Amino acid sequence: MSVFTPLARPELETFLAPYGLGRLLDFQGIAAGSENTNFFISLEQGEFVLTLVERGPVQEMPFFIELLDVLHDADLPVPYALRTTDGVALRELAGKPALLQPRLAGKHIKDANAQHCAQVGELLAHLHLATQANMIKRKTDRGLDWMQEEGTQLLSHLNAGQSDLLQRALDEINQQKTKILALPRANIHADLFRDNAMFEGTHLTGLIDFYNACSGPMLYDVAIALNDWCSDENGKIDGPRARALLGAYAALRPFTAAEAELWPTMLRVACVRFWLSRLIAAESFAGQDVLIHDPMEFELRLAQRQKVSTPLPFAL
Ligand SMILES: Nc1ncnc2c1ncn2[C@@H]1O[C@H](COP(=O)(O)OP(=O)(O)OP(=O)(O)O)[C@@H](O)[C@H]1O
Ligand SMILES: N[C@@H](CCO)C(=O)O
Repeated sequence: MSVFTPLARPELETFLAPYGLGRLLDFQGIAAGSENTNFFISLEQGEFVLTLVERGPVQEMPFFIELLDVLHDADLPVPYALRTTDGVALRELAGKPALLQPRLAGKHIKDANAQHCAQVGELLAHLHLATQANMIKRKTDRGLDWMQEEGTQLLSHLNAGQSDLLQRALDEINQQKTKILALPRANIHADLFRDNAMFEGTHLTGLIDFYNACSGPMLYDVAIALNDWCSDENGKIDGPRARALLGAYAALRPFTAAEAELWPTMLRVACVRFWLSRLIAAESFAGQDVLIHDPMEFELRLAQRQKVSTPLPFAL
C-alpha cells in the first residue's frame, strides 16, 4: 500500500490539535494512491483527509493551496486546505509538507458510462472557466521538455516495437511544441483519472488530488481525462463515452480551430506523459509495497491513438 510515511497516534494528535476540531477518534492509512501518503482522519467534528506530500518541491505548496481556495470559492466540488485556529494552512509533519482537507463524499467508479463522462466533461470546463481569466502560474514538472528528456533516456529500456512507438511520439512533440504551447491556457488538473473523481451513483461529488495541477493548455487536460475515462480494455477510444465528455465540455467552453487541429497530437502527448511516469515509477518502486499502475496500459493507448476517429466537436 502507498503509505510512504507511517504515522503514530501521538504525533498525529499533536499535529491535529491546532485545528480545534476535537479529539482524534480514529485514523487509517489509505492504500489507494501512488504518489502521496494519505490518511482518513476521524475527529469529533467530522471526517477529514490528511496528505503528506511526498513528491515535488515544498515551495510549490502555496500554489496548490491557493488554487483549491479559488476553485472552492467558485463553488466547485473540491477539497481545500483547512486552517488551524491561527490561520495556518501549510503545515509540516514527519518532515513533509502536510495538509488537512475535508473528506469528500462518494467513491471512485471503475466502469464509467456516458453519463459519468458527461459530468466529468462539464466539471472540467467549469474548472477551466473559473481560472482562465486569472490563471495562477505554475510550470508543470512533467511537461514537454521532461517528456523529451525522460523519454530519450528510457528508449534503451524498451523493446524495438515500444521504442519505435515512443520515438515517433517524441519526434511529433518536438515538431508541434510551439503550436501546443500557444493553445488557450488555464489552470489544469492534469491528472483527472477515474481514481481522482468521486461519485454517488451517477452524480459527480468531487475531484481530488490536485498535486499535478499547473497552468497549461486546457486541451491537454481534456486529453488526459478522455484517455482514462473513455478508453476500452484494448486502449481504443469508446465513441459514445468520448462524445459525451467532449460534448458536455464544449457546451460550456467551445473548442477553438487550433485545438481541433491539434487534438490527435494532444491525445498522444497525454499518453506519453503517463506511459513515461508509470515506467519510471515501476523502475523506482520495484519490489516495494507501493501501488504501481501498469505502464503497458498507456503503451496500448498510444498505439491506438496513431489514428483518431473521434474529432473534437468544433463548429466553423
Ligand atoms: N479529500 C478527499 N476526500 C475523500 N477521499 C480522499 C480525499 N483525498 C484523498 N482521498 C482518498 O485517498 C486516495 C488517494 O488519494 P490521492 O489520489 O490524492 O493520492 P495520490 O497518491 O496523490 O494518488 P495518485 O495515484 O492519483 O497520484 C483516493 O483514491 C481517495 O480514496
Ligand atoms: N494518475 C496517474 C498516477 C498519478 O499521477 C496514473 O494513473 O499513472
